[in-house]
Amino acid sequence: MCLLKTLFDKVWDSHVVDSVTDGPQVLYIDTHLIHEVTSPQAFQELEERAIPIFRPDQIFATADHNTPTLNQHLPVEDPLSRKQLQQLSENCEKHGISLFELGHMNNGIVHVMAPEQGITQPGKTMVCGDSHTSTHGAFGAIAFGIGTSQVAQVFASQCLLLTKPKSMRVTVNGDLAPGVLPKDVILYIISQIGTNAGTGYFCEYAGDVFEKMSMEGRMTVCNMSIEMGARGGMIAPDQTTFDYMQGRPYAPKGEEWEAKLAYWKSLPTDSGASFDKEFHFDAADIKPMITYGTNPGMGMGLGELIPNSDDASFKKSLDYMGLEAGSNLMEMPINFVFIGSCTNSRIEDFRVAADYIKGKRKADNVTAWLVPGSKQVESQIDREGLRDIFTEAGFEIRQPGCSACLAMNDDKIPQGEYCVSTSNRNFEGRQGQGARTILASPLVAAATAIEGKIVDVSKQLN
Ligand SMILES: CC(C)[C@H](C(=O)O)[C@@H](O)C(=O)O
Ligand code: SF4
Repeated sequence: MCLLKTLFDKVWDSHVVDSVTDGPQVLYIDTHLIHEVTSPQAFQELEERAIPIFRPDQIFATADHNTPTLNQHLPVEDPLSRKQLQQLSENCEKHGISLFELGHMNNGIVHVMAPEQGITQPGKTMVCGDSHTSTHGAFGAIAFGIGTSQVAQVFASQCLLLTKPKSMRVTVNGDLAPGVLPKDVILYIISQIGTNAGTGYFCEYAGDVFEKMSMEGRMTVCNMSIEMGARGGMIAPDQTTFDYMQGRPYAPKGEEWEAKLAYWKSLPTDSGASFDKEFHFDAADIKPMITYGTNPGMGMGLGELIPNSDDASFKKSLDYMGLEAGSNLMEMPINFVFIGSCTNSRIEDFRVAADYIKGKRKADNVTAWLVPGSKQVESQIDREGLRDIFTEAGFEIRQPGCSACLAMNDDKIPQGEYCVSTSNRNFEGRQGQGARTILASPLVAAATAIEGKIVDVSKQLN
């Protein structure tokens, strides 16, 4: 019998409450995050069946998808959004659940808020009715998105009935070139292995590139694990993780910190442990990336040519995008730039953008929205003096929320327009009906806004 365990095995196995031989297992969930979109029906189900919420103090709520990004101090104008936000507040109040509602100093996108509060911790099992829950795996937690009926199960029992996923590992070794950011790393990986490579798997990211990456960068990478089909992504906790966590409001303190720290240090994959599937990449092959199609796997390095394919869905995708095989997107005018979403709306993302933008002015044709992931990020932008850099350059800083990532509020990209966006999905209509999304890093997005077209930032930096 093999006693060597992966990070995933260690966390999973220590949370199994019961199991059926050769069947599913009952997994204990440490932390349940909720937002206004996928929680109302679950609350309703429990109410109808007169089941109490089992452990309300292990649930944290925030309002993010439907929140406006302008005038957050005023009542929400859109009646549907207003109702949904009110519903969340009422449900949390009634059941004694901690809520960071609109206007609260800790409000923000659920996947930005929980890590910055220290709620996200290594070794935890975490769920949320939201696919990008994979983000929290950056800390060495098992974190994954669940459907609304599972939200109700967790409310009622703090457990889920699950079949253990298979394990895969993506290793990237070497040094990244200047201008190649974590977003490029994950867009590159997905462009190489495809949007289904992770189906049925939990993915660990390993190698120099992730070891040297900041927590913000690791979150960007794990965030997009779901875009290659994986249930979630994970990175082994290390000193970078512990330094990020220490002193955060919900992080353990004093003796508890010491005890947890010792446990966290035991979590990394044992050397020699085996995975069901492995991929290896060389950091030197990764360029700043953009996507040209309507799934996140349709990506290429800046300056490369859109490939050709007879596949019908590939052609349909290029049609939607108004692009042709064999062309590159350099010099094509771009009128919208969005820097935000749970992929790239943390302070480091805005620092990268500000660094590039400083002393420059955006092109006249461009509308550039910068949407911080949380109130905390927003105030840090102010504290670090980045707001002035952005406003002097003609960028618009809005208030926190999901915003144009999926346009559930008023932040929509008009029909037919291209938007270079730091979000994670370029699906048809995602940023507004007929809108065309080009996924990129905050650096490529900032450079696009300045130039009014996509430019090869790596040439500028070398
Ligand atoms: C609205 C929500 C359920 C959805 C998700 O699950 O991911 C959203 O966050 C998204 O990014 O598409
Ligand atoms: S920012 Fe976008 S991807 Fe993230 S939770 Fe909100 S809608 Fe989903």
